[in-house]
Amino acid sequence: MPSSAVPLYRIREMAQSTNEENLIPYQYYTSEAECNIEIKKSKLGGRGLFACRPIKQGSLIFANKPLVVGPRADCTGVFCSVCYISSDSCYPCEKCQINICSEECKFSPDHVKLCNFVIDNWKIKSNPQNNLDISNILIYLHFLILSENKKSILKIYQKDKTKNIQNQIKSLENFKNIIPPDQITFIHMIEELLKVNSFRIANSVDNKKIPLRGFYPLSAFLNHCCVPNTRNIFRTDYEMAVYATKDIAAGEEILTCYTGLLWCTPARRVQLYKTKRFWCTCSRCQDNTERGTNLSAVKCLLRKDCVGVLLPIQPTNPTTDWKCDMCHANVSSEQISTIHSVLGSLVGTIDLDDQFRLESLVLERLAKFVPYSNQIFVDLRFRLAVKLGFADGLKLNGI
Ligand SMILES: C[S@@+](CC[C@H](N)C(=O)[O-])C[C@H]1O[C@@H](n2cnc3c(N)ncnc32)[C@H](O)[C@@H]1O
Repeated sequence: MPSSAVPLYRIREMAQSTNEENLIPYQYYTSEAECNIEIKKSKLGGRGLFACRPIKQGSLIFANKPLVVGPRADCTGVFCSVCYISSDSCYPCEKCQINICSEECKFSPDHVKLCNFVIDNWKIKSNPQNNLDISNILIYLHFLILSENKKSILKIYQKDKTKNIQNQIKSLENFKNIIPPDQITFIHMIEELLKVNSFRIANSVDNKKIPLRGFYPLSAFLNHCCVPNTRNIFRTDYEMAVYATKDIAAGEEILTCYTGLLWCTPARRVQLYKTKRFWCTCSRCQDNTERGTNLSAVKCLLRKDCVGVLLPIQPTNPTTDWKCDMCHANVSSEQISTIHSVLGSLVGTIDLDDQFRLESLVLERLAKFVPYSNQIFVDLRFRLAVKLGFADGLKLNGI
């Protein structure tokens, strides 16, 4: 069995022997005898992780602890910077002004380190009235306090150089006067690194934590496929474990899915472009029925009696026409976008927390536009199943 955590020194060895131009394959040994995976050039883009021996379906391929964990870019609200519990009863530490939820979190080694760094390095006034909200840049702070050794590894990772990152940089404006310029430059570099390499950490349904992301030194080499051969599990200490979902042959690339697996092709492709800056061309993206699942199908409303569904003619072209599989009429991509926005607003009105009573009116309206195969219904069914699984008296494991 592979050992659970990937030791950082292994990644460091790789840092010394690889760069994007001159790549020397790096092999990660899960035990001294058994070579499990290696990092090589990938035909998908840059480098990727490859199996160097057959891997059985269901087995653990590797696990790695995050170098850094923190809130996702879109995270809002009040939360504890140590345990990440979202709670209005959090309060700013009187020294560094970073929110904590209890004395226990305040005196935890994590907070003490962060607090000392901020008060030693930043021109910060000990005054909670300043109301300085550090939550937006918390993840960067965690990178800033890494040891120089760990920081040196960061240079081997791919960065987003497209220069139109429009999230945290804005909030950095508020910190210009307190953070030294070289740290601001480092923060910008980390922003480019996180954009390409961070993973969303899945939250368990009943926990009260804010949405988190992590930078995983080995997972950061996983390339994407919409039909991946792995699945990820996040353990309570945020360790990311990668399991094979199929038998993987020696030499095959180990691939993960960066988006929701049940999202339809247009949704996945736009998300991949917006967040990871590439257009996916995998076999699922090129198949307009997505292997017969019809996840993106929209009902044909062109003729009253038509019971067909519309599917994109060329699914990898965002401006493609959509065609009915029964009456063969075409609809432009603009018309499909309009239908998608109507669907988006209808879905937005559904509240699964309302005692599981789905608004039947909304569902009826949705059903006018999309067949039950559409990702909207698939997602609703899935969310409902998960919710029911955690309802009192219905817990799957409580019977
Ligand atoms: C987490 S990194 C993966 C490792 C990266 N290939 C490297 O060399 O460091 C994500 C980046 O890899 C590239 N990538 C991943 N999957 C891809 C795919 N299926 N097609 C094209 N590029 C992909 C994209 O540039 C993406 O932003």
